[in-house]
Amino acid sequence: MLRVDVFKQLGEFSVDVAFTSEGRVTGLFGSSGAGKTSLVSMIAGLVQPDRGIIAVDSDVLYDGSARIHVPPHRRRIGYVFQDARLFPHLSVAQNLDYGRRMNRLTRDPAEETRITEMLDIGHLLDRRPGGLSGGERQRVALGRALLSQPRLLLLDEPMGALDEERKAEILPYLKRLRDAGDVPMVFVSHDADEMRQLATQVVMLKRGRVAAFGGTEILPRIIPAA
Ligand SMILES: Nc1ncnc2c1ncn2[C@@H]1O[C@H](COP(=O)(O)OP(=O)(O)OP(=O)(O)O)[C@@H](O)[C@H]1O
Repeated sequence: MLRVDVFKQLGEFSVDVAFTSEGRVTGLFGSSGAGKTSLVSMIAGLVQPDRGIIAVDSDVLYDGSARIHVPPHRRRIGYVFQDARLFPHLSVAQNLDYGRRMNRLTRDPAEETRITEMLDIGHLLDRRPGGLSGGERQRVALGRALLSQPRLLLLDEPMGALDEERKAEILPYLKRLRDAGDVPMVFVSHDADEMRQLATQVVMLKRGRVAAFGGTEILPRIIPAA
């Protein structure tokens, strides 16, 4: 369960958003400037709301009135950005291990194997990020986030920088991850088709407000020209 009820003034723009999602993949959908990244930054703890509550299951990450603001590195939240942000000087295997080391978790070879198999990146372990395709890089970024054992995974336009062919290298894996159901995800996109394929609950944002909340049926449909 993800509960978000926050207000934040950002210059002339404000985010005033409340929803509770039980979905495996909560989609944040809206056009450019709707406030998606601002909201994700608050869930991650990178931006502090002016007031409100953010909770994952029974764990409160932010509560303005109780003065609770868990710092980002203590939230156990995995974050995958539009660009994979892998360390170029480290191998794929070292990149994958980074989240675990940062969180001082003990190695779990069975889990490493499960995740590299799920994401189909086992054959890339000795390579450097520079030699990978965009879709492969995003799979490694996903693996790195998952191996830090997050309780929530934030995916901010993970396919935003990829062309159609490269998107096909990541979308099936995101679906696989959703269907495995190990970790709830927040998926940000301005693409209704992507959202329809992945989200189980949709928060439609407009100008920093919730314009609609529900299943994927609330997403706009592109009606083909006759
Ligand atoms: N620190 C800030 N100060 C002032 N305005 C801000 C700040 N952060 C964000 N904004 C404004 O808030 C609005 C929402 O931005 P945000 O990046 O959250 O939207 P978005 O839906 O993620 O858009 P995009 O899809 O283009 O990334 C924008 O108009 C942006 O300029």
